[in-house]
Amino acid sequence: MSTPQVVVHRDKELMAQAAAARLITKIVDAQAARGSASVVLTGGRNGNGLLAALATAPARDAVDWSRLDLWWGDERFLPEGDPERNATQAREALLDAVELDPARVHYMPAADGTYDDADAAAEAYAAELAAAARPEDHGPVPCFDVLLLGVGPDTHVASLFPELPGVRETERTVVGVHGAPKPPPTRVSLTLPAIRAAREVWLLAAGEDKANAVTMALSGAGEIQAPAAGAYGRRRTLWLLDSAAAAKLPRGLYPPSSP
Ligand SMILES: O=C(O)[C@H](O)[C@@H](O)[C@H](O)[C@H](O)COP(=O)(O)O
Repeated sequence: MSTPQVVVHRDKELMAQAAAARLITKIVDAQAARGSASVVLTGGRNGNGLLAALATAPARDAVDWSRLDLWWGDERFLPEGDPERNATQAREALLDAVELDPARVHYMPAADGTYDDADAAAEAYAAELAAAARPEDHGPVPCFDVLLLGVGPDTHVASLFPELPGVRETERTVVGVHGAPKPPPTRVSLTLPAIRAAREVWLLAAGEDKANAVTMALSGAGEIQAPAAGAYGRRRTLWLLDSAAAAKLPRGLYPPSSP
């Protein structure tokens, strides 16, 4: 478990641009060291804001997009192409504009009849992750280079909501989620154990409606009540915030050089 590190940016646009620049460097470094890189995407405005910033980043083409594995931390269980699907939004923000290898883009299943329900879809995605895990990953999912997460105002991450069964899962790597308080109610999500397999976990939060959630998650709350508190990477856990989301952080957690 890595101790969370907090970086605060002036506003959400700058936060997205800085996160995009950081992600480009991370991917380029991983590709140089290991030949390929793996990133887990998130839904939500901040995750999509990062992808949109990446699409226009000057160093965008430093990445070899064909050697990038993409996974999703969660998905809304809706038909393929639905505008509310995280995959659809990610494609619009970035993915359709870069030369990805389709075999390396691991979409979570859509509600298109292939699987009976979100639980069956979750099981299929868990099997896909397990098939991609190598012996050196020491577990049932690959050791992702970077796993991105948005943070909800209630401290949810991916589709793991406070007190719901998903956040309590300790065995399975992917679960079907029913009755999510954020619409749509039916979703598929990585679990905390799968999230914690990542080398680096980056949590993104912007806006004053996130200030209480950020403070709670970083002040010792339990992960059942505050799922974001249980999201950390093997090597690094990075909270990328704008100043509004960081406004209520105790001074001890607020980086000295931030605005
Ligand atoms: O599918 C989703 O809805 C997300 O993956 C969810 O976990 C999201 O990341 C947070 O709700 C933050 O969303 P915002 O960045 O829009 O606040």
